[in-house]
Amino acid sequence: MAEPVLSIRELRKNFGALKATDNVSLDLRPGEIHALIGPNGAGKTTLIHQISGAIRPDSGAIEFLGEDVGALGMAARARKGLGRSFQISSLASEFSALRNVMLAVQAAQGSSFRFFKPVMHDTSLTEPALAVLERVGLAQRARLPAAELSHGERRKLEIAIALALGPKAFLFDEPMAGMGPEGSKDLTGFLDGLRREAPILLVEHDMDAVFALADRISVLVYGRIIATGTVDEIRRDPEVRRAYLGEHA
Ligand SMILES: Nc1ncnc2c1ncn2[C@@H]1O[C@H](COP(=O)(O)OP(=O)(O)OP(=O)(O)O)[C@@H](O)[C@H]1O
Repeated sequence: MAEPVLSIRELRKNFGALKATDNVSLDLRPGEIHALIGPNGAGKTTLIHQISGAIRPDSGAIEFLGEDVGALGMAARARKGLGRSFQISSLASEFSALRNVMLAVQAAQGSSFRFFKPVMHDTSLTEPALAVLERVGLAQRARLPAAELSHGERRKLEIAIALALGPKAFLFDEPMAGMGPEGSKDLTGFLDGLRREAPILLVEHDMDAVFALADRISVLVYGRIIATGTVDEIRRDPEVRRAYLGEHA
Protein backbone atom coordinates (compact mmCIF):
# COMPACT_ATOMS: atom_id res chain seq x y z
CA MET A 1 0.00 0.00 0.00
CA ALA A 2 1.22 3.52 -0.80
CA GLU A 3 2.77 5.49 2.05
CA PRO A 4 0.29 7.77 3.84
CA VAL A 5 0.51 11.45 2.97
CA LEU A 6 -0.27 12.37 6.56
CA SER A 7 0.30 10.23 9.59
CA ILE A 8 -0.66 11.06 13.17
CA ARG A 9 0.68 8.96 16.00
CA GLU A 10 -0.49 8.84 19.62
CA LEU A 11 -1.51 12.48 19.77
CA ARG A 12 -2.64 13.83 23.12
CA LYS A 13 -4.01 17.23 24.14
CA ASN A 14 -5.53 18.09 27.49
CA PHE A 15 -7.39 21.26 28.39
CA GLY A 16 -7.05 21.14 32.17
CA ALA A 17 -8.68 17.88 33.23
CA LEU A 18 -10.38 17.41 29.84
CA LYS A 19 -8.76 14.92 27.46
CA ALA A 20 -9.65 16.68 24.20
CA THR A 21 -7.34 14.41 22.19
CA ASP A 22 -6.75 11.07 23.84
CA ASN A 23 -4.05 9.00 22.14
CA VAL A 24 -5.25 9.55 18.57
CA SER A 25 -3.53 7.79 15.65
CA LEU A 26 -4.79 8.02 12.08
CA ASP A 27 -3.48 8.40 8.58
CA LEU A 28 -4.50 9.91 5.28
CA ARG A 29 -3.65 7.90 2.19
CA PRO A 30 -3.08 9.21 -1.33
CA GLY A 31 -6.35 9.84 -3.19
CA GLU A 32 -8.69 9.20 -0.27
CA ILE A 33 -11.31 11.12 1.60
CA HIS A 34 -10.99 10.19 5.26
CA ALA A 35 -13.93 11.53 7.22
CA LEU A 36 -13.69 12.32 10.91
CA ILE A 37 -17.08 12.21 12.59
CA GLY A 38 -18.35 12.29 16.15
CA PRO A 39 -20.68 14.09 18.55
CA ASN A 40 -20.37 17.78 19.38
CA GLY A 41 -17.38 18.41 21.59
CA ALA A 42 -15.71 15.10 20.67
CA GLY A 43 -12.50 16.93 19.75
CA LYS A 44 -12.63 17.02 15.94
CA THR A 45 -11.72 20.70 15.54
CA THR A 46 -9.06 20.43 18.23
CA LEU A 47 -7.49 17.60 16.26
CA ILE A 48 -7.56 19.58 13.00
CA HIS A 49 -5.96 22.54 14.80
CA GLN A 50 -3.11 20.34 15.99
CA ILE A 51 -2.53 18.99 12.49
CA SER A 52 -2.55 22.46 10.91
CA GLY A 53 -0.25 23.80 13.63
CA ALA A 54 -2.74 26.23 15.17
CA ILE A 55 -2.39 24.51 18.55
CA ARG A 56 0.39 22.35 19.90
CA PRO A 57 -0.27 18.82 21.15
CA ASP A 58 1.01 17.78 24.59
CA SER A 59 2.63 14.72 23.02
CA GLY A 60 2.60 12.56 19.91
CA ALA A 61 3.85 12.92 16.36
CA ILE A 62 2.55 14.39 13.09
CA GLU A 63 4.28 13.29 9.91
CA PHE A 64 3.50 14.95 6.59
CA LEU A 65 5.01 13.64 3.36
CA GLY A 66 7.44 11.56 5.40
CA GLU A 67 8.65 14.49 7.48
CA ASP A 68 8.01 15.20 11.16
CA VAL A 69 6.24 18.60 11.09
CA GLY A 70 5.48 18.72 14.82
CA ALA A 71 7.93 21.54 15.49
CA LEU A 72 6.74 23.69 12.56
CA GLY A 73 4.28 26.56 12.88
CA MET A 74 1.08 26.89 10.88
CA ALA A 75 2.57 28.98 8.03
CA ALA A 76 5.47 26.57 7.54
CA ARG A 77 3.08 23.60 7.39
CA ALA A 78 0.90 25.43 4.86
CA ARG A 79 3.98 26.12 2.73
CA LYS A 80 4.77 22.40 2.76
CA GLY A 81 1.31 21.77 1.30
CA LEU A 82 -0.92 21.15 4.28
CA GLY A 83 -3.98 23.06 3.12
CA ARG A 84 -6.76 23.96 5.47
CA SER A 85 -9.78 25.94 4.49
CA PHE A 86 -9.46 29.30 6.17
CA GLN A 87 -12.28 30.66 8.22
CA ILE A 88 -13.78 33.64 6.42
CA SER A 89 -12.93 35.80 9.44
CA SER A 90 -9.27 35.39 8.55
CA LEU A 91 -9.98 36.77 5.08
CA ALA A 92 -10.02 40.41 4.15
CA SER A 93 -13.77 40.79 3.81
CA GLU A 94 -13.55 44.25 2.22
CA PHE A 95 -11.31 42.81 -0.52
CA SER A 96 -12.89 41.22 -3.57
CA ALA A 97 -13.11 37.45 -3.85
CA LEU A 98 -10.49 37.73 -6.58
CA ARG A 99 -8.10 39.72 -4.43
CA ASN A 100 -8.43 37.22 -1.60
CA VAL A 101 -7.51 34.35 -3.89
CA MET A 102 -4.71 36.40 -5.44
CA LEU A 103 -3.15 36.80 -1.99
CA ALA A 104 -3.08 33.00 -1.70
CA VAL A 105 -1.62 32.64 -5.20
CA GLN A 106 1.01 35.18 -4.25
CA ALA A 107 1.82 33.30 -1.05
CA ALA A 108 2.10 30.04 -3.02
CA GLN A 109 4.48 31.73 -5.47
CA GLY A 110 6.58 32.75 -2.49
CA SER A 111 6.67 36.49 -3.19
CA SER A 112 5.02 38.94 -0.89
CA PHE A 113 5.77 42.26 -2.62
CA ARG A 114 5.73 43.33 -6.25
CA PHE A 115 6.94 46.81 -7.01
CA PHE A 116 6.68 46.93 -10.77
CA LYS A 117 3.02 46.39 -11.54
CA PRO A 118 -0.22 47.35 -9.83
CA VAL A 119 -1.24 44.05 -8.33
CA MET A 120 -4.72 43.86 -9.94
CA HIS A 121 -3.11 44.06 -13.40
CA ASP A 122 -0.56 41.37 -12.70
CA THR A 123 -1.76 38.49 -14.87
CA SER A 124 0.61 36.05 -13.16
CA LEU A 125 -1.70 36.50 -10.15
CA THR A 126 -5.09 37.27 -11.70
CA GLU A 127 -5.11 34.38 -14.18
CA PRO A 128 -4.45 31.54 -11.72
CA ALA A 129 -6.78 33.19 -9.18
CA LEU A 130 -9.60 33.43 -11.75
CA ALA A 131 -8.99 29.82 -12.79
CA VAL A 132 -9.46 28.68 -9.19
CA LEU A 133 -12.60 30.81 -8.78
CA GLU A 134 -13.96 29.27 -11.98
CA ARG A 135 -13.36 25.78 -10.55
CA VAL A 136 -15.42 26.49 -7.45
CA GLY A 137 -18.13 28.24 -9.48
CA LEU A 138 -17.40 31.78 -8.31
CA ALA A 139 -15.97 33.31 -11.49
CA GLN A 140 -19.06 35.52 -11.97
CA ARG A 141 -18.71 36.85 -8.42
CA ALA A 142 -14.95 37.48 -8.54
CA ARG A 143 -15.13 41.27 -8.31
CA LEU A 144 -17.51 41.43 -5.35
CA PRO A 145 -16.16 42.13 -1.87
CA ALA A 146 -16.00 38.89 0.15
CA ALA A 147 -18.39 40.51 2.65
CA GLU A 148 -21.13 40.67 -0.02
CA LEU A 149 -21.02 36.99 -0.89
CA SER A 150 -23.69 34.62 0.40
CA HIS A 151 -22.80 32.13 3.14
CA GLY A 152 -22.41 29.30 0.62
CA GLU A 153 -20.29 31.44 -1.65
CA ARG A 154 -18.00 32.35 1.23
CA ARG A 155 -17.47 28.68 2.01
CA LYS A 156 -16.54 28.17 -1.63
CA LEU A 157 -14.17 31.12 -1.41
CA GLU A 158 -12.47 29.50 1.58
CA ILE A 159 -11.98 26.35 -0.49
CA ALA A 160 -10.72 28.42 -3.44
CA ILE A 161 -8.07 29.94 -1.18
CA ALA A 162 -7.00 26.49 0.05
CA LEU A 163 -6.82 25.33 -3.59
CA ALA A 164 -4.78 28.33 -4.69
CA LEU A 165 -2.08 27.36 -2.22
CA GLY A 166 -1.51 24.16 -4.24
CA PRO A 167 -1.92 21.80 -1.28
CA LYS A 168 -0.78 18.17 -1.10
CA ALA A 169 -3.48 17.38 1.47
CA PHE A 170 -6.67 19.19 2.48
CA LEU A 171 -8.01 19.64 6.01
CA PHE A 172 -11.66 20.64 5.83
CA ASP A 173 -13.62 21.44 8.98
CA GLU A 174 -17.37 21.25 8.31
CA PRO A 175 -17.39 22.64 4.77
CA MET A 176 -21.12 21.83 4.43
CA ALA A 177 -22.16 23.85 7.48
CA GLY A 178 -24.97 26.26 6.63
CA MET A 179 -24.95 25.33 2.94
CA GLY A 180 -28.56 24.10 2.57
CA PRO A 181 -29.47 20.91 0.68
CA GLU A 182 -28.66 22.22 -2.83
CA GLY A 183 -25.38 23.74 -1.73
CA SER A 184 -24.35 20.55 0.09
CA LYS A 185 -25.09 18.45 -2.98
CA ASP A 186 -23.08 20.81 -5.11
CA LEU A 187 -20.13 20.80 -2.74
CA THR A 188 -20.29 17.02 -2.33
CA GLY A 189 -19.78 16.66 -6.10
CA PHE A 190 -16.91 19.12 -5.98
CA LEU A 191 -15.11 17.39 -3.10
CA ASP A 192 -15.59 14.05 -4.83
CA GLY A 193 -13.44 15.27 -7.73
CA LEU A 194 -10.98 17.11 -5.50
CA ARG A 195 -9.61 13.92 -3.92
CA ARG A 196 -7.80 13.23 -7.22
CA GLU A 197 -5.80 16.38 -6.63
CA ALA A 198 -4.96 15.77 -2.97
CA PRO A 199 -6.41 13.58 -0.23
CA ILE A 200 -8.90 15.15 2.16
CA LEU A 201 -9.31 14.83 5.91
CA LEU A 202 -12.93 15.87 6.27
CA VAL A 203 -14.66 16.82 9.50
CA GLU A 204 -18.36 16.82 8.74
CA HIS A 205 -21.71 16.43 10.50
CA ASP A 206 -23.68 16.00 7.26
CA MET A 207 -23.95 12.21 7.18
CA ASP A 208 -25.34 12.09 3.63
CA ALA A 209 -22.18 13.84 2.46
CA VAL A 210 -19.93 11.65 4.62
CA PHE A 211 -21.50 8.40 3.43
CA ALA A 212 -21.37 9.56 -0.20
CA LEU A 213 -17.76 10.70 -0.07
CA ALA A 214 -15.69 8.84 2.48
CA ASP A 215 -13.30 6.06 1.54
CA ARG A 216 -12.74 5.60 5.27
CA ILE A 217 -14.33 7.04 8.38
CA SER A 218 -12.86 7.49 11.84
CA VAL A 219 -15.25 8.04 14.73
CA LEU A 220 -14.09 10.27 17.55
CA VAL A 221 -15.86 10.17 20.93
CA TYR A 222 -14.54 12.01 24.01
CA GLY A 223 -11.21 12.58 22.25
CA ARG A 224 -10.72 8.90 21.40
CA ILE A 225 -11.05 7.14 18.06
CA ILE A 226 -13.47 4.30 18.73
CA ALA A 227 -13.45 2.91 15.17
CA THR A 228 -11.89 3.40 11.74
CA GLY A 229 -13.25 1.66 8.67
CA THR A 230 -15.15 1.82 5.40
CA VAL A 231 -18.65 3.31 5.26
CA ASP A 232 -20.19 -0.17 5.58
CA GLU A 233 -17.96 -1.19 8.46
CA ILE A 234 -18.74 2.01 10.36
CA ARG A 235 -22.49 1.78 9.73
CA ARG A 236 -22.52 -1.78 11.06
CA ASP A 237 -20.29 -1.15 14.07
CA PRO A 238 -22.43 -1.56 17.21
CA GLU A 239 -20.28 0.75 19.37
CA VAL A 240 -20.48 3.51 16.73
CA ARG A 241 -24.25 3.13 16.45
CA ARG A 242 -24.57 3.40 20.19
CA ALA A 243 -22.19 6.34 20.59
CA TYR A 244 -23.06 8.42 17.57
CA LEU A 245 -24.85 7.24 14.50
CA GLY A 246 -28.09 6.02 16.03
CA GLU A 247 -30.81 6.65 13.50
CA HIS A 248 -28.36 7.89 10.82
CA ALA A 249 -26.93 4.42 10.24
N1 LIG B 1 -9.06 26.32 23.96
C1 LIG B 1 -9.81 25.48 24.70
N2 LIG B 1 -9.77 25.53 26.05
C2 LIG B 1 -10.50 24.67 26.80
N3 LIG B 1 -11.32 23.75 26.27
C3 LIG B 1 -11.41 23.66 24.94
C4 LIG B 1 -10.67 24.53 24.08
N4 LIG B 1 -10.95 24.20 22.79
C5 LIG B 1 -11.84 23.19 22.84
N5 LIG B 1 -12.11 22.86 24.12
C6 LIG B 1 -13.00 21.78 24.58
O1 LIG B 1 -12.48 20.59 23.99
C7 LIG B 1 -13.55 19.72 23.61
C8 LIG B 1 -13.45 19.42 22.14
O2 LIG B 1 -13.85 20.56 21.40
P1 LIG B 1 -13.84 20.59 19.80
O3 LIG B 1 -14.29 21.94 19.38
O4 LIG B 1 -12.54 20.11 19.29
O5 LIG B 1 -14.97 19.51 19.48
P2 LIG B 1 -15.68 19.19 18.08
O6 LIG B 1 -15.72 17.71 17.97
O7 LIG B 1 -14.99 19.92 16.97
O8 LIG B 1 -17.13 19.76 18.30
P3 LIG B 1 -18.23 20.32 17.24
O9 LIG B 1 -18.68 19.12 16.46
O10 LIG B 1 -19.29 20.87 18.11
O11 LIG B 1 -17.54 21.36 16.39
C9 LIG B 1 -14.83 20.43 24.01
O12 LIG B 1 -15.23 19.94 25.28
C10 LIG B 1 -14.43 21.88 24.09
O13 LIG B 1 -15.24 22.59 25.00
